Amino acid sequence: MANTDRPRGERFRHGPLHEKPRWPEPERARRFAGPGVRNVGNVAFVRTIDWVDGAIELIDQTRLPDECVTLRIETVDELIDAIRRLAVRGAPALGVAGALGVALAAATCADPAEAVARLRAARPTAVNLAWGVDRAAAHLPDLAAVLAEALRIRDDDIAACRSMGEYGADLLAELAPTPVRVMTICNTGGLATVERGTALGVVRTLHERGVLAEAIALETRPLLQGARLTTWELARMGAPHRLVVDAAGPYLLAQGYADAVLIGADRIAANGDTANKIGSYALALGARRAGVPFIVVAPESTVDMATPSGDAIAIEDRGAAEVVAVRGVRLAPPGTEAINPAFDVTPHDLITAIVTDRRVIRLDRGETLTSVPHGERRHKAVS
Ligand SMILES: CSC[C@H]1O[C@H](OP(=O)(O)O)[C@H](O)[C@@H]1O
Repeated sequence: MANTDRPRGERFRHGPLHEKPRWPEPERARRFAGPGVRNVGNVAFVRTIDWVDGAIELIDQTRLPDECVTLRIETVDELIDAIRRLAVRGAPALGVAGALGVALAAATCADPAEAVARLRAARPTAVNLAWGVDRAAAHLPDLAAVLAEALRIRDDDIAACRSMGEYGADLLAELAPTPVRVMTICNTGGLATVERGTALGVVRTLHERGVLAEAIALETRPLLQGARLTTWELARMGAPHRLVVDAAGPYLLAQGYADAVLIGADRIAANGDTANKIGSYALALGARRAGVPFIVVAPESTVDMATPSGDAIAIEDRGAAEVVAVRGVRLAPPGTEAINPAFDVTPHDLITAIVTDRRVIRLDRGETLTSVPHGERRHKAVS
């Protein structure tokens, strides 16, 4: 029985957390306009993106939370389209997508370099996309070597998320009460990576340790990654959570609703200034005023030492359409103009700590991205 034939309630049975994460068996994809679409069966832990039978398969995040379907991506142009419309999104996931996209270019393009250049520019703010593309493209034109590098990046992301979860949960045990209430913005879970996530991966680890009191998720206008994706992931974890409108975030911090703020990152400049989803800066101001830790969680691949400070980070403006309408329903009068920065920059002096997969940088203690060496593990090794 196809997933869509199941009664709605059956579609997303929340399987036990301990169930081994696996990529659902690829059914023969039914052909729609564009890449094949198929429904993911009931699996407890879905993998966001992978290389399957010579192509990329990824969850189409524009369809969540109503349907969990995958796209089979067989060309670079299909991947660029998926990235631009946020069918695949989230900095680490974009890094893996970029690297796998180079394998597609090597396998299907007469001029791989031209296709790779367009792929690299599909979204400008997250450094991970260019980083993943460059890592894989260094092996062109050798398809096998490109693919091997891309799969290494995929596997490294899985390990990195586990490590960040441990480091972040350990840091919160030091900085915040137990059990802990955390606030987060956008989506930084398994959907933004290959599996577990960055900031929401810390929330998953807290929940698995039994020390999560509540996660408060900001809806994250205009594309509602928080309302659609983060709540979907938290519900599947069985984690206690509530959803709030973005503007409520700083006020709820002032009212004592959260003990810490955890966010992801799209690009971390050399001085620690951090680009992340629009609304992060307001949360940082609210956290500072409320005296709660503001923690960035991101893999080392998001650190961009070539960018000296936040002023130099290109902020993607996604145009008026996403602001004046929601899912095709117009909100504002026809012809209304809008400003739609998809990200903002939080200055390093508002950030308590940056947690990566290999270190914890305590900016609140004057540490910097250069003063804490890479590879220094202050915590137990994470398998
Ligand atoms: C761990 S993902 C990092 C980052 O990516 C998201 O942006 P988008 O949904 O536009 O790809 C958001 O800024 C997350 O915090």
